[in-house]
Amino acid sequence: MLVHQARRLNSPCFIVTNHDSCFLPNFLMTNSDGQKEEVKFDRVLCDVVCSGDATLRKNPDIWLKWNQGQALNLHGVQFRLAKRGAELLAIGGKMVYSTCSLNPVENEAVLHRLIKDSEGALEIVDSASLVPGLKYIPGLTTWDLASKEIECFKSFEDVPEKYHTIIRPQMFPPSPEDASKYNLEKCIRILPHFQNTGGFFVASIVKKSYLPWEKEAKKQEASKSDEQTEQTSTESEKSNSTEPQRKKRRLFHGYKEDPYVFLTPEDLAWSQLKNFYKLSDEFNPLCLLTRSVSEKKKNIYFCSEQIRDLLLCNESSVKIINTGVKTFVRCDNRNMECPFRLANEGLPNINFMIGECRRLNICKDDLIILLNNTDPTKPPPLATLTEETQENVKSLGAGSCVLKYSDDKLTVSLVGWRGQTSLRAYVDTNDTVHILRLLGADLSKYGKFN
Ligand SMILES: C[S@@+](CC[C@H](N)C(=O)[O-])C[C@H]1O[C@@H](n2cnc3c(N)ncnc32)[C@H](O)[C@@H]1O
Repeated sequence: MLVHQARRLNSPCFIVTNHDSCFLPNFLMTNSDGQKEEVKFDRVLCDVVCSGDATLRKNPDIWLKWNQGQALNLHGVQFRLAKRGAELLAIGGKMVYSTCSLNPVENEAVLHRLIKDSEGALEIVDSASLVPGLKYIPGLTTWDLASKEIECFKSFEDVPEKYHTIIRPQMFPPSPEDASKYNLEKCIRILPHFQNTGGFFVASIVKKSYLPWEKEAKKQEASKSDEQTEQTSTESEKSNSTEPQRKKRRLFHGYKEDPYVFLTPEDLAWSQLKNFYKLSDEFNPLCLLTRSVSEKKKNIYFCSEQIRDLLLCNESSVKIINTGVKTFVRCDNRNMECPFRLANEGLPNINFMIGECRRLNICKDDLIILLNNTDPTKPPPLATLTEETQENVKSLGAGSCVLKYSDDKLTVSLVGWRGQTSLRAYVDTNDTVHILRLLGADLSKYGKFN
């Protein structure tokens, strides 16, 4: 789902991983000194698994299955997710913890425990002021615990022993005299009837210093390296210093992802691309990758230099599901000097590095003709386009190209194909309708979009 949704961003700075996030591995990257260093994140969104009881209005089934035991069971995993999120956060960074539950056991109790364990390293900060006009109530500073059978308890001392494994002392609220230390009232509770939405719980947390156990790990690391007079510890040992404790498990059990294979400047595919599209020297061929080891590359993806580094540094420890934006697609059947056409989704990232020889400026009338062509077997003949375009197209060799239209308000660049006697644009229906609408063109043939 995330791969599908993230694809719409067409961002070369994005990776999707698949892990139990309670044990998300540390990520390494190469720093400016060429050393591998642990990555810390400026922002973490911990939208955790929850009972979903605040979504009752849209999910009425929840009403039939709901019981207080769910929150008690979820608290542990929610805490571990938030804790791991906080560990991955950079100092000065911000983490948002959210659920679509209104049960304090899944919300304030998790945060109270986290903030308490952090010994001042983490702080809940106001974020409601960032959304002017938002209707909400502040987070709770006190709550009762209840068993699955809705027996209520004010403190752990009241909890019968039979519930001791399920109702834990850490789930109880802070004492009234300690409550102000935790800023729990800065959490945001959105009730469904306030804005006619689902209910939601959100809290913003800032990391002010290392967490106590991170400090401890750093201390141990320092004393370890002091002891090592000659040989410094290996990079992998270093990187695991604050790694969550868990038995080593096989990382890639079951389905194995296709490998990520980066192009090299010596690759035939790179010289074909570089020569055909007259790619500028700014284009780093090392940022191009395929998902197959075989010689015949199908799709070529583009990623940022940092993502490339991240991928190469973490190949063996992080299960990376997806990265890179499809940028070139094999189109062998045409007898071309370059067997790759441009892919629309990748164009914005590399457009500025494509040479003039693969570009064609077109006018509004021609753009409308190209967009209205829906039969790929019958691309618009050149003769149907304006004389100016017919003239300009003469200097453009056959094959994949960038079509550019520009007026005072709108500039669009699209992937096109210059055939011997025709010209076509590769645009999906959503984009076609969008651009036609921006151009003020007739949309009547796209009935359902009107
Ligand atoms: C509230 S949803 C997140 C929704 C997401 N933010 C979105 O907007 O689509 C929580 C997700 O966490 C996943 N999940 C549950 N336990 C997890 C774990 N231990 N590690 C990682 N993900 C987990 C669930 O499968 C679910 O997809």
